[in-house]
Amino acid sequence: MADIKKGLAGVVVDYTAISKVNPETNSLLYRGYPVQELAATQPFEAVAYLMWNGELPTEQQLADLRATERAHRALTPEVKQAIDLLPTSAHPMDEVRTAVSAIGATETAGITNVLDAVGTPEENLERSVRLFAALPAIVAYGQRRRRGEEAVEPRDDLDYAANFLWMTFGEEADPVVVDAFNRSMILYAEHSFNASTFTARVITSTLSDLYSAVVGAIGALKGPLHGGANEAVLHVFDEIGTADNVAPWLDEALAEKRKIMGFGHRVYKRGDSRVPTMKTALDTLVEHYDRPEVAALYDNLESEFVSRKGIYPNLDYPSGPAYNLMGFDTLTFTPLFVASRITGWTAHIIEQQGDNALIRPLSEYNGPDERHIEGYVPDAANLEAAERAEEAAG
Ligand SMILES: CC(=O)SCCNC(=O)CCNC(=O)[C@H](O)C(C)(C)COP(=O)(O)OP(=O)(O)OC[C@H]1O[C@@H](n2cnc3c(N)ncnc32)[C@H](O)[C@@H]1OP(=O)(O)O
Ligand SMILES: O=C([O-])CC(=O)C(=O)O
Repeated sequence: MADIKKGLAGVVVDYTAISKVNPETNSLLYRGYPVQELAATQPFEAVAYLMWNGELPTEQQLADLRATERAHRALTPEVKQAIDLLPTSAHPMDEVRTAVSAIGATETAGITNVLDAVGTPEENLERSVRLFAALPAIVAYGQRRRRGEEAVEPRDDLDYAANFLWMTFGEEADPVVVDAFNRSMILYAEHSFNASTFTARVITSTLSDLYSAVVGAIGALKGPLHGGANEAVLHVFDEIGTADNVAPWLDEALAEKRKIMGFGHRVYKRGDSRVPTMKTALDTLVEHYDRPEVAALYDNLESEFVSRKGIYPNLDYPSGPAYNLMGFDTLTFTPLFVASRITGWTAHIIEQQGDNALIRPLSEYNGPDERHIEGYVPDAANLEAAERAEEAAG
């Protein structure tokens, strides 16, 4: 009997130089730098540069990346049209997935030989930067059109995080909010071989193109066991209502064997390395918006759940309420994760392309024993092949 590794738990499938998740020390390094240090000191654009190039940018390199990002910020008419074809009741992750697919079809138009689809490393780096630049307008427009509002043009005088908030809300955000948002983007950027990144690598391993890999990754991220959990956390908060309702709510939820969204992790079993940084950002927002009841509910649910189950919060737990306080609709939370994770995904796609092996594991068959269609007579070619196989097997 084969040794089945259900869910590939504990299986090491390849090397990566992009990030290191260490559950023993609860640490996360991007290209060697602790994520907490990056979140406290860097703009998201610099972390994106680090992800793709392996080093933090010099001033000039950062200025160049920012110039390219600004040049590709605006929603193009083609992408807007692709989004507008969808019902406003479509889930925004489906909207983002469709928009990226439309960008891919447009940018690779004219490549008719499938062997050329993969592109060169230089082309793929440029495609990555353009997707990174385009996603905020897509996410912001999604929220606005659901609210019946027009798209807001990007502002050239604002950095990535401030401009993202500007395009979403049509007003300049307070620096405290911009800082919390920038930190959240950095924390969400990369996490080794998580389900969506692995999906992107599987697609890339067939020599498909970068856009197809990103579209697949978006599909994987949508699920509530992965990125969709930040949206689900807000539903939990809405259900519970107030801090004093936590214990009775939890009694019922656990009796029904419900999974509590925003808790637990496949790799971290003693807490997620990113949570303290995001919790501090949430506390700053709670103070800024004067919403102590949010912190009370957060703290109560965390302590009740940890004491009963010994399962700790993951990054989606603090980021859900933080995005809610910033004014994002609950449905927009996972698309925000996409806008950040595009950096990690694309770095992994380029890494996979650089040292590729088709990803194709094995399975142990447990279906019915061999059986036959009555009256079927194999043709000569199949009879010959069966004889050859028997001979080879000895
Ligand atoms: C950014 C991210 O993507 S982080 C992940 C976001 N996802 C979530 O927050 C969803 C909720 N959490 C979960 O479903 C899980 O913790 C996962 C899927 C993230 C990781 O789980 P796995 O490593 O596959 O462990 P698994 O789901 O088998 O859980 C092990 C045990 O802990 C329990 N458990 C794990 N997480 C939770 C939870 N959030 N609520 C209740 N019970 C839980 C399971 O029911 C299981 O119990 P059992 O052994 O009695 O059957
Ligand atoms: O690593 C994982 O399995 C999920 C996760 O936290 C992430 O992708 O950020």
